[in-house]
Amino acid sequence: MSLHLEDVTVTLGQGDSRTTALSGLDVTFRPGVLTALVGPSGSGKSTLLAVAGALLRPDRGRVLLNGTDLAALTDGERARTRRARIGYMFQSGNLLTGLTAEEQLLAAASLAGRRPRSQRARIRELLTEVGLDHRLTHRPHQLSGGERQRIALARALLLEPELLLVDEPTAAVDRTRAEDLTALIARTTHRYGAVTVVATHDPVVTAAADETVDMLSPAERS
Ligand SMILES: Nc1ncnc2c1ncn2[C@@H]1O[C@H](COP(=O)(O)OP(=O)(O)OP(=O)(O)O)[C@@H](O)[C@H]1O
Repeated sequence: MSLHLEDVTVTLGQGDSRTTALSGLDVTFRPGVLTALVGPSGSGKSTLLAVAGALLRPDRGRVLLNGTDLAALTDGERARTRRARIGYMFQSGNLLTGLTAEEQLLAAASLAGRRPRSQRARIRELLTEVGLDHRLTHRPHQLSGGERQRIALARALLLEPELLLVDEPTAAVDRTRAEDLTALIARTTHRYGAVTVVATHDPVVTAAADETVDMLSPAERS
């Protein structure tokens, strides 16, 4: 498994707000490697994660996930690829309203075609690893931003994705928790050989990363 972006250009917005978020980007991410994606605000880190995660189609270029060009797939194929192969932990958490922390993971297991009952022990273990064993029955609106994000991480790790995309995992937590979460992401990456890309401004994350990719600021690009 590898992720290779080839000459990727993405423009966002319309009219006056039209912005080139990525311009002719070439980069490769390898399996079993935790890569920290760093660079100034606005340098396109979140955009790269969206393109790599088949959530956004580039204007130009190829996004090769183990040789398959995500940019060339139909919408249905992209959705299937996202469900089966890609794990996300984004700042919003993207949790389902109304479901408890434990149910969020059970639903993900079920969507991925696993028998939820067989996953229960693993789900408890993961929620404990992200420090949420005391929040199993809480629903998203009863959780802090950092807690919601950690549920999203546990949910992503449950499915052992080939590609793990993480946006600012430590932005809403204290330093000790940041170190624990980063260690968990690193352990998972190494254990399952995932391609892991973490957009971050946090030195705790860059210190634990195996590699760093530096994104250029808009001024440096032009
Ligand atoms: N919907 C949009 N319309 C127009 N421009 C956008 C849109 N979303 C993002 N941008 C612009 O695209 C560029 C890249 O944004 P992106 O969010 O990928 O940067 P980032 O490196 O993740 O920033 P940060 O570190 O602040 O999260 C920025 O200049 C941003 O202002």
